[in-house]
Amino acid sequence: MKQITLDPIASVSGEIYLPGSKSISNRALLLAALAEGETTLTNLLDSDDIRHMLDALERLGVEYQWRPEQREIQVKGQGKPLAQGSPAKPLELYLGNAGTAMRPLAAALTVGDGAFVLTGEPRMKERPIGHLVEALSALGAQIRYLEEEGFPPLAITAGALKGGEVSIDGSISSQFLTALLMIAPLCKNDLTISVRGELVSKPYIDITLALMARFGVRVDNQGYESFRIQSGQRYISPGRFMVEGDASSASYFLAAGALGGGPVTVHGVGRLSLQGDKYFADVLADMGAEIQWFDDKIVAKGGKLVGIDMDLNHIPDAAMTIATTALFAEGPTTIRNVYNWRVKETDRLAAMAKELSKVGAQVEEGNDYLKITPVPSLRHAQIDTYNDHRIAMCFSLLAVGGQKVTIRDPDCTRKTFPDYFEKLKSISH
Ligand SMILES: O=C(O)C1=C[C@@H](OP(=O)(O)O)[C@@H](O)[C@H](O)C1
Ligand SMILES: C=C(OP(=O)(O)O)C(=O)O
Repeated sequence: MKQITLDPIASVSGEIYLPGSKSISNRALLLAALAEGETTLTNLLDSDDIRHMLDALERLGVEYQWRPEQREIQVKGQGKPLAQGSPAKPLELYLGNAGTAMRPLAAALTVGDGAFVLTGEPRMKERPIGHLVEALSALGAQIRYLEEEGFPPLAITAGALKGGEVSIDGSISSQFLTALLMIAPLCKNDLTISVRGELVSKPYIDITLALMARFGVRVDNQGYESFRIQSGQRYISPGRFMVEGDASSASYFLAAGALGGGPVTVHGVGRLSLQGDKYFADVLADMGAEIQWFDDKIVAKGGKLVGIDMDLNHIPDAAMTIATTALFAEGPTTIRNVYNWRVKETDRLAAMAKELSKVGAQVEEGNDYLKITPVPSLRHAQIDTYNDHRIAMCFSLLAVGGQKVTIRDPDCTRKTFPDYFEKLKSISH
């Protein structure tokens, strides 16, 4: 297996133009496919997760013209639910390990005509989907588990969803509520969704509501507890829509600016961004980095970093970047309320604890937290990445902090950021 060794990087500064947001790219693609009219999406991300969504849409009969070099796509909206396949010959869609394709498509394909099998890579078959299937089934969806109860692959026979009242468990993934919200206008009657349990990853729901609004659908909500969607609303193309830069991807460069002197400017996310992961910059500021906010860019400079003890449930992806940044701060850092790290690309709590220990840090792995106590001198280690793009990217920060590091299977960043290591090199001096 390929690996990459990064020598200590003396200083880091420069400009990064971020690739498009994964969360926004995949939501916008699905809504553009369902909408009336043609949509041009600019700054679309080109990565595995987006290709899985695009391949699925193509096989579902959605027409589009994609120019990846220009990061632009024209999607011909169907103005109706997606339909293909038949109960005798279901259409099988392979969605890799893309949660933002699997969960929304599982919901979208329950409405209309056709029959489908949704599957993915082995890890996808270990990532829960039961809370979503439960809620959809209560609305009349026909979904069967083909292997393990509660997990993909799923067999779906499309039909009608009745609407009315439904509740959904929000304690494992916000993507289930996102999926339900996006198909709500396709129900026969008005739909009221109430959320059971403490909803995780709340800012992702804000992205969903903002995107639905851009495509003409209004949701009346009371906080994150209850959502009401009037039936008869239709998705209408906004014409042109620019995907903002990926705020989770920004976290590595902002941390690099904090650790490597800076200034590092990330272009494409800022004060006006829809993504909650922009708040990573505030966490970095709490650790002592110098952060400057602009409407569509953020600048990070180094400072003396200190450890923090924080609930980072609202930024689960960027929180991984804090775990490696913490190695270069004074005093321990505790990242709290991240139980659902365990059901993402890998069991991220176990994996981060193991790999951080390998470089010499003192680590405590709780059921839903990680406590990292830095040591005066770290050591060179071969980091296993468990097919998890974020492990590869966040451990690259060791080199920025001055510690040589070897990262196995660096190409796993293709899930969201295929040219991550080249971009990091471009600001390393
Ligand atoms: O809705 C989204 O776009 C996402 C929601 C989050 O997942 P959970 O809600 O499962 O925490 C996040 O980790 C994921 O990368 C993208
Ligand atoms: C959890 C992640 O991905 P997914 O969209 O597959 O849930 C992630 O990108 O960190």
